[in-house]
Amino acid sequence: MVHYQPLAFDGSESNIPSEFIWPDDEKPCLDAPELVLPTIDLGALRPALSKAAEAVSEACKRHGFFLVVNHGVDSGLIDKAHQYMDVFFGLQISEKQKAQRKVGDSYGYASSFVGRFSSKLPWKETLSFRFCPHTPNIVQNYMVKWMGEEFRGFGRIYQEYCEAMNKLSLQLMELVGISLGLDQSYFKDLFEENDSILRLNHYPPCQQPDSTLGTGPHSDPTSLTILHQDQVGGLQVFSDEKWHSIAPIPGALVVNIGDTLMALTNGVYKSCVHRAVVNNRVARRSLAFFLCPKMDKTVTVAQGLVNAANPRRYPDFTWASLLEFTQRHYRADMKTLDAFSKWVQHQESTEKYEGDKQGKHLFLLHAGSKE
Ligand SMILES: C=C1C[C@]23C[C@H]1CC[C@H]2[C@]1(C)CCC[C@@](C)(C(=O)O)[C@H]1[C@@H]3C(=O)O
Ligand SMILES: O=C(O)CCC(=O)C(=O)O
Ligand SMILES: [Fe+2]
Repeated sequence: MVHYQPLAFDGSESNIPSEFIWPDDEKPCLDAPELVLPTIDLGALRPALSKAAEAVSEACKRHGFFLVVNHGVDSGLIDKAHQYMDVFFGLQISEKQKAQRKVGDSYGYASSFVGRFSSKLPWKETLSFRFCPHTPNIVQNYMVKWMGEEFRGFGRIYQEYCEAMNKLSLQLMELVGISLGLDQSYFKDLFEENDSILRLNHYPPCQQPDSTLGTGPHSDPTSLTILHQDQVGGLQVFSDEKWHSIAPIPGALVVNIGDTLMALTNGVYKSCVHRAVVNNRVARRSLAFFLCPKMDKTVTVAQGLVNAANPRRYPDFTWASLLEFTQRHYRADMKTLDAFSKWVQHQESTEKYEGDKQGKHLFLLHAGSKE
């Protein structure tokens, strides 16, 4: 197993390592104006379904972010999920590296991706789990496998958290379907089986918060993200040509559209650029649940959203191929889907060229055999 030089995250360093200094044009503005997001109250949903769908539609056509309250996720479970993050990230580095994320893999422990990237390193540690709703105890078993039996209870909490996020994701997908004038079950059925990711983000305090980023500017390559942030603040969204902060609201979850869902909606719903800034006072924690289709399911645009006014914008692809692209070939940023589309077309033309060459070669061989 590759052991990366752990990052000294004691937050006391006055001069942070140069690899964490981001270029001037990407440095954070720590006093970004607040973006007030529309709030969907799932508790009042039944009577106000069309109203909620309208609010989702308006937000998703603009910046792809909205809040959800009365979501039905137990507040005690959310609190425990935050508390247990401190347990894990407070461990010795040698303990955390028992779950070290391997190159090309999307799950496990990573400390600011030292070894994966050589510059613009994010000021964070992460622990990511794979979640498949029809694979019992997948999260719990992962923690026991890599961290030992004493982590069974720890894994149970994130197993339950993922199950709650999965249920909420499918409810939101019904709302997305309705808001687009599609059948309520259109997206829900597509994501019934999914292969999702839960990511725990731990952002230690940093003595130069205006020189680095907790998470760099990007749109999520995934389909739908449900984020719970603690009360520290640091999430920023790029909308109307400038950065806005998303103030933490107790009990509210932040939901955003990802690149895969943007492709499924033919670009009608926007997967928007966002980032996380850090501070020099306290650590910040967030839990991001990324809903993703089954790996081998073909992601193809909803036909009802393609017409002369809005011709098809993205190629068919599988989530497996987009995930591999972001893990092995391209660091997800604000242009991932366009870069991926070009990469898919290049792959297809290369395969076609190779196929033609092979075909010509076989033809000549075959023709030659007649002599
Ligand atoms: C599929 C994914 C790749 C990342 C985690 C999920 C969704 C968001 C992606 C990410 C957070 C975008 C910014 C860059 C990244 C490398 C990071 O800072 O963590 C991305 C994640 C990843 O590739 O691990
Ligand atoms: O921590 C946050 O507020 C945002 C993290 C994020 O965007 C991500 O993990 O994709
Ligand atoms: Fe994100």
